[in-house]
Amino acid sequence: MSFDTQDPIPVTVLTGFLGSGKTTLLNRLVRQPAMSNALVVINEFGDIGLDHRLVAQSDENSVVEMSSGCLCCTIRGDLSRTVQKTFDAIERAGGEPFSRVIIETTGLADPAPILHTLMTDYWLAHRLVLDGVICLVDAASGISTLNAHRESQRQAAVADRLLITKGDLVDEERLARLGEHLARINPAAEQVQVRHGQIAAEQLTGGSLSARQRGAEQWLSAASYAQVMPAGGAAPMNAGSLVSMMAPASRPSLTRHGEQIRSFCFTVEQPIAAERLEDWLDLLMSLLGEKILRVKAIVNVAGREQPLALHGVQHIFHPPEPLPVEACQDGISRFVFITNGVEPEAVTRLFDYFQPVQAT
Ligand SMILES: Nc1nc2c(ncn2[C@@H]2O[C@H](COP(=O)(O)OP(=O)(O)OP(=O)(O)O)[C@@H](O)[C@H]2O)c(=O)[nH]1
Repeated sequence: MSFDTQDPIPVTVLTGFLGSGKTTLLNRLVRQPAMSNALVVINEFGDIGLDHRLVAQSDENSVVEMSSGCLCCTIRGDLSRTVQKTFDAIERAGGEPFSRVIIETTGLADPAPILHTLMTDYWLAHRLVLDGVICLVDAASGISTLNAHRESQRQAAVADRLLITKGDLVDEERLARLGEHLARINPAAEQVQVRHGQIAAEQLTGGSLSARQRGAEQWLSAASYAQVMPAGGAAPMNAGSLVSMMAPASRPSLTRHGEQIRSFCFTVEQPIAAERLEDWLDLLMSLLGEKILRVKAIVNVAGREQPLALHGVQHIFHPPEPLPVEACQDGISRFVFITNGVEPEAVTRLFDYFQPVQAT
């Protein structure tokens, strides 16, 4: 394919720590006319990606998911292949060419290597031009997240625009403190408040970043040597006793992001009783608290026609959102956990602890 003669297509990198509101924002964004020809690439952390199911899509080809690893570490080359493949597919099908690309990173991604890939991969560098890095920061947990997680600082540091989400959950004073904190990390970035993902597409695009690209690249080269900082881990558990307590259907698959961050998911085939779900999540959060970074799930709750989407960020759970029936057509509940120093068995063992009593 000859691409030298084509105008480069703007690409926006959408980043922000776990649960900061990226999917919520994307969902609103893709419905706007300005985004009708946008390709959205969603990189999810975990073997069962859920975000792409939660993002509305007008066309099968306009939202692609990359969940085999994290873009910033294991699957950088895949970004180029995925975007190329999708561009080619739309061309072959005679569809309207993409006019914009949006890449949603995982919540734990260091955006620097992703920017580096966009700038150095032959195909990507010719076909795409970086339009901007947008970083979402959760007003409720922003300062503590920035202090605790190096990735979060990196995300804010390279952003061209900082979108402060969930301002409705905090008072003015807290918002102002977050604003000052962010300004110390990235004084150049414009700060914009966004409630429930409501923002005009035009506010996220069209930023002329030529002056800032240089700064980001310099920052990138330093960051590419940095490692995810190990945090204090949970005590290792006795694998033998744990395995025996886990039903095969809920055996987790495990991926790692650094030494202590673990992402895993498990599926539950039977509908889950609401009380069981509540008891399990309550106990989990009270026992493991801050070490549970993120819980996302699409749950088939017994007796409910509509599946529920659950979002937990650290120890805070947002109210469950009813989803259309199609979101869980096979009736299987899917949970994704991202934890810091918590073994997956600790989570699944608790789930099994609340097993319904079997008739003997
Ligand atoms: N109160 C409030 N809740 C919000 C706002 N924006 C997003 N949320 C909620 O925050 C939760 C997490 O939002 P997501 O959009 O899933 O966050 P994310 O950044 O995609 O999360 P990851 O995929 O884990 O990185 C959901 O329950 C949203 O409904 C907001 O402005 N105010």
